[in-house]
Amino acid sequence: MAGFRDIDKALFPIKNINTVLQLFRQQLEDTCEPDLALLSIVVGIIENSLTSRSNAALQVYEPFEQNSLPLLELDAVETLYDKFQNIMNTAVNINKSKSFATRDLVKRVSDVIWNSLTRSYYKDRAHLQSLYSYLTGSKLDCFGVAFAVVAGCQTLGYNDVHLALSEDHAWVVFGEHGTENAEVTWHGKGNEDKRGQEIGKGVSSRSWLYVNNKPVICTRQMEVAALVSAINPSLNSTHDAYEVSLLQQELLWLLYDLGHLKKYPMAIGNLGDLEEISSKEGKVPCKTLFEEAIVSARRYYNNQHVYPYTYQGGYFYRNKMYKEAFESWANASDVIRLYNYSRDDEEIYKEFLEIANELIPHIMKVESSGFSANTILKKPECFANLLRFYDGICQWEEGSATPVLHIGWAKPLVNTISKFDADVRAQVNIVCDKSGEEKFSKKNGSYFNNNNYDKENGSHNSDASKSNETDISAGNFHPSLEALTAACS
Ligand SMILES: CC1(C)CN=C(N2CCN(c3ncnc4sc(C(F)(F)C(F)(F)F)cc34)CC2)S1
Repeated sequence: MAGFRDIDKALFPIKNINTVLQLFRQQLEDTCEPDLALLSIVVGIIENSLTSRSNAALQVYEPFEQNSLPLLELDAVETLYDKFQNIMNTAVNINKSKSFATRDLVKRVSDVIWNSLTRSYYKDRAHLQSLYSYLTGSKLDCFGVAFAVVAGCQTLGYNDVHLALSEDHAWVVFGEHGTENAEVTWHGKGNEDKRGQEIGKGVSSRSWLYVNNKPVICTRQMEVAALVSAINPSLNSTHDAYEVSLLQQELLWLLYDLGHLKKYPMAIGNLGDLEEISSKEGKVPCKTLFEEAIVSARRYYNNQHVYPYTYQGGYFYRNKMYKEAFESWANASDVIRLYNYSRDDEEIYKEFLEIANELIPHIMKVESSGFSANTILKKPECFANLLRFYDGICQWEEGSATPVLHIGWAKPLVNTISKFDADVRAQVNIVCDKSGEEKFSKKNGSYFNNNNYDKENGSHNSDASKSNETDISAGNFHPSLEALTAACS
């Protein structure tokens, strides 16, 4: 059974980051499962004391002691911990007869959280993810509601209820075999919540939002990784609270070293972002972390996740490694091409829009400024990866109820493609196999998009081998891309 044990209470009052690490270590390493409510309350108090503008300047704590924190007293935590227990036990008066949760139980816990939230507030505000926010301000963001439901079920003794995470939504799984699932929170703006319902079986199941039914299914330890990932160090739009950011990085390393991030690509990516800013001595470099996140998504989630490639592409872009960035973004595009675009997919749409209409045009401007000796504009593999990137977006649109591309995409696209000279473009040979899938290759090598996947009947056609090749002029590009490339030839 989880819980706030004497050995945990003995660590209080907490004065520095190392003691918070010790609390997490004790909770994570002992046989019993970590107590989600306790850990969420602790990091929530610390985050809010260091980021709320009100008392930020008045912090009284020894600035000279190693990684010191504002004094965290035991009774501050105990009061909130007991309050959460009471809310759950009184509102959900269960005869703890059943050892596994039911849909009715999960819905009732979700209702308790839902009905106790403030009527209306700005849902996207920072610092609304923890039980501290729920218990002191009755406010939670959409992740926070899902997390609170799982923490509530743990408090009630149901250790079969777990957090399920896509790249932009959270829900829960439960039952004897963990095969039941239910919506417990809202998603996006202006959408009716589907709380209590099973996860979309209809068209929404082919949308990126549900990652083709390959979500991250959390263990208790991975739920701790989710609450740590959700720590938000931002003080304001330009600055982070240093101690909060350092605490998040140290906690992610603790979870990484204990092996709890192996099946959690986004948490590995978050650690990579923090390491890029300030790397910790003796740890794997951030470049390796971004690669590990991709390997994890390929191994455990059938390469259906986009963010591991955009974490890596963002890293290459910030470090002016433009050839590598194009490859990462083309790989991201190879993932999205499998999906149908639905109105719930705005987040990933904005991600691709920013890459296509901000980041790539910026790279083109810099590279054609004439001062880059080793310019990517002379590299056929860069042109090939760019075409693969754009083609994936075109294919994403194909068969979707909602269009993706509009004239705003065309200008930067044509502008970008036309920056590559004809002799460079001529070195890219588009080969199309029987299924009409495009593969981009250069003369003496070949770039095959890594999934011969027919979106419609969901099959992988067998032969990725060299079949009847044609060149770019006869390439079976997506019509809109063909028109655009014709415009440039
Ligand atoms: C390459 C990027 C643009 C950089 N940051 C990215 N993040 C930041 C961290 N992030 C995450 N990092 C860890 N875990 C989760 S669970 C989750 C979610 F499913 F959407 C939820 F729960 F609804 F909020 C999001 C998310 C979302 C993706 S993607």
